[in-house]
Amino acid sequence: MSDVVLQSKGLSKQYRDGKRDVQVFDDIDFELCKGEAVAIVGSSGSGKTTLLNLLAGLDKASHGDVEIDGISWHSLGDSKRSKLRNEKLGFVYQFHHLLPEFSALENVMMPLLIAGKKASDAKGVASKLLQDVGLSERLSHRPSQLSGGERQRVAIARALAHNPACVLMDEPTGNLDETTSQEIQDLILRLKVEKEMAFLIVTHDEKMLSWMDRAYRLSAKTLNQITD
Ligand SMILES: Nc1ncnc2c1ncn2[C@@H]1O[C@H](COP(=O)(O)OP(=O)(O)OP(=O)(O)O)[C@@H](O)[C@H]1O
Repeated sequence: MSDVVLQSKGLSKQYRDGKRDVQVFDDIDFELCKGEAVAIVGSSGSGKTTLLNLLAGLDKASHGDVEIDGISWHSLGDSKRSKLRNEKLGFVYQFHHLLPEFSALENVMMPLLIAGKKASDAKGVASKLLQDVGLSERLSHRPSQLSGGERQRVAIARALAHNPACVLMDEPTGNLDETTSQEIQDLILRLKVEKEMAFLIVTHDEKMLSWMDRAYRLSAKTLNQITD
């Protein structure tokens, strides 16, 4: 099997704005392989969120296609898309969408229970991940009882719980202090090496950019590799 977990071919997106079409980006070819951590940077409005949504199959391209483990989003109906997304991808957004009525532990267990795991196993995996992100003392807290940074860490643990092949992250360390940010980066590095998880991370965090395998800048409607 190929090592490519995510691939875009000729990916283009335009939005209709009144009577005119606004091109966000055009003809993006991109590959992410097992065990790689790749960064995307770009100024506000350059299209980073739009690109992540297309790669995740949450929005439709105007042209081109995206494949996850060799399977094209185009080729699937809605339910198979959800299944592929739930199995293969993990997401960390700036707005973490935790379930307010559930504890940190339950939020992280949720994707595992949905995937059919036994509650005792799900609890073990979720507790371990919450410990990895420094929240072993906060398992029973609800999101409203956690700080912004703690909620972000719960969202990161939740995204990793089902052992996805590829994790898409939008500014994962954006509202974390330096120590916690370092813990998250250490966790990403460990998962990248030990489990060959692939990470595509929108970030402007210089420290994170320094150790990532490659970085791209989205600007002038194209994606260009940044060489140092
Ligand atoms: N649903 C939409 N309809 C029309 N235009 C849109 C829509 N969504 C995004 N856009 C436009 O597409 C461009 C890219 O937006 P996007 O949110 O992807 O940028 P971004 O790089 O993630 O920005 P930021 O860093 O500020 O979050 C922007 O000019 C935005 O106004």
